[in-house]
Amino acid sequence: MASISLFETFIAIISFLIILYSLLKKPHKNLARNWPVLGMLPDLLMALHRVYDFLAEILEMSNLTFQFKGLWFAGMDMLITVDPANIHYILSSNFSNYTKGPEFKEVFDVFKDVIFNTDSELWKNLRKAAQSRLNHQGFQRFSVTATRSKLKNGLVPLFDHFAKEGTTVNLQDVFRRFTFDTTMVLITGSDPISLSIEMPDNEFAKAITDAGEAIMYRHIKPRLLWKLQSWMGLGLEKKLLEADAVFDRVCAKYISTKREEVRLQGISNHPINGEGEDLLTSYIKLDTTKYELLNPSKDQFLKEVILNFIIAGRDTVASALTWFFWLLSKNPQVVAKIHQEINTVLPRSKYGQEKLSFDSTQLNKLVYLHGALYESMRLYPPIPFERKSAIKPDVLPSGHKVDANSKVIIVLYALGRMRAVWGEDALEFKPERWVSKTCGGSLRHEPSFKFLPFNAGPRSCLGKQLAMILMKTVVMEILQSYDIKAIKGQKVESLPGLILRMKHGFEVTITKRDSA
Ligand code: HEM
Repeated sequence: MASISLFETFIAIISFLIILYSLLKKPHKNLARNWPVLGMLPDLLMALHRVYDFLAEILEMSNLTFQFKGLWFAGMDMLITVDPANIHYILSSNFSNYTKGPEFKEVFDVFKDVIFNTDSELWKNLRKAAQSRLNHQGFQRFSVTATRSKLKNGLVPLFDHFAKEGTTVNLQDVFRRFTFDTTMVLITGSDPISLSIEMPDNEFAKAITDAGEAIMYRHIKPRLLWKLQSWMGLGLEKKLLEADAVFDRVCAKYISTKREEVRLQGISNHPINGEGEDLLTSYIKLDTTKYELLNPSKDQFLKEVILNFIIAGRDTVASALTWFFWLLSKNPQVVAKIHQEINTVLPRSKYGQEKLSFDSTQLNKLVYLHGALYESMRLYPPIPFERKSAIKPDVLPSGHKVDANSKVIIVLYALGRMRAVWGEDALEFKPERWVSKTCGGSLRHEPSFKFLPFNAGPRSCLGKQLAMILMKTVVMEILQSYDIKAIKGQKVESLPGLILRMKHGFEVTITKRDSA
């Protein structure tokens, strides 16, 4: 008994000394403190409400790479980097060593085998199939038609209504509904009409948001804890289980309707909607000799197709548009320059009053607008971080060691804010940064390992062109017809999540422009 208490006293003294040492050893300014047992978790949790800015500060002070220590024995350690040389190495030159990994798949298990979750041959099959569909000219025309139609029949009447009533509107909510509807049209051929004056609830849209929130917290919770919560059906894990049930039910309905439609039409090459096939139709008709690992006869595969494209297309574009309009509201000189460019490059006298009819070649002439959208995504990338897992031990170009099966996190949000990467004015919103002075005002190229919002290397975004065209079309329509004013005094801050969203939304008033 006496020996046990002696041992306990010894442990208590050692623990006390370690804690005292940690408290007295001042951390280097903002760097996270490494506590015994708890690692840097307390500092991370304290800063959770501003986690991406916190990481940016740490990375700026750590020469762009930082070793995060989590709870002991909980597998939470990770190397965090924004060093472009490391990023190039991880995403491209040593691509085969850095996979999504089994742990990533486990964290995102609700989405099963979507392209974002998979590696090796299955990923190659999924990417090849997605690439051929998204690059198809018929599909691209279909995307432009769907966007214009939603603008004309959804967004414009809604903005006219708010302008007439003089009421405030949450622009983030509007854009999420807009992109949800257009993406669902592209996937299924039918419009859920979530964008309307009534702003109706949509259980599928809500389930996707709930699932994203729960998955975000799985990244920072010890694995054992979220597993236990999932098993007991508690907290966010309960929401995730409910979201999964909604995915099953809603997708099953879309799939059976579409299979019936395709059956009635006969397996022909005639597009169902005249303009181009929706994705579900084209995946049902997939030539399986080209994609041996994909099985369109299985409903589970088609469910993954629906989830894959709704995750890819909805929140990314909505997030980019929301932060862009917020930055515009703070930079009226940029709005004036965009107007000037539109009036010079695409004057109404030349192209008539039909504002929605510009094609991608004409839109490509809007270099300043393109630069402004890039600049906004540099500071507010819709996907704020990426996670990779090393297969074999490795050493990064920065000299940092990476153990086998360890996690590497690339913080896109922080990368765009590093003075060492973007210069002393890194935090300023300057679309001019993207306009080349030497090449007659054309768009300036920046390597994708420095400008990463659309990822880089073999896993780069397949929807980049589509997204840029969509965003330019929406921005042009709004800026030409309306003045958007941010409500003064509102708190704009980001919400920790897989997608960079505004915590309280973005409240604005809308007025119709005289010339519209
Ligand atoms: C502003 C809009 C968008 C942004 C910022 C964006 C960004 C990204 C990023 C960062 C990735 C890599 C994700 C990862 O591996 O963890 C990615 C992948 C992907 N994106 Fe996008 N995306 C956008 C819009 C779209 C759209 C509209 C589509 C298609 C409808 C799309 C389709 C894809 C696909 C299929 C991949 C998977 C590529 C692969 O793993 O091989 N994206 N995107």
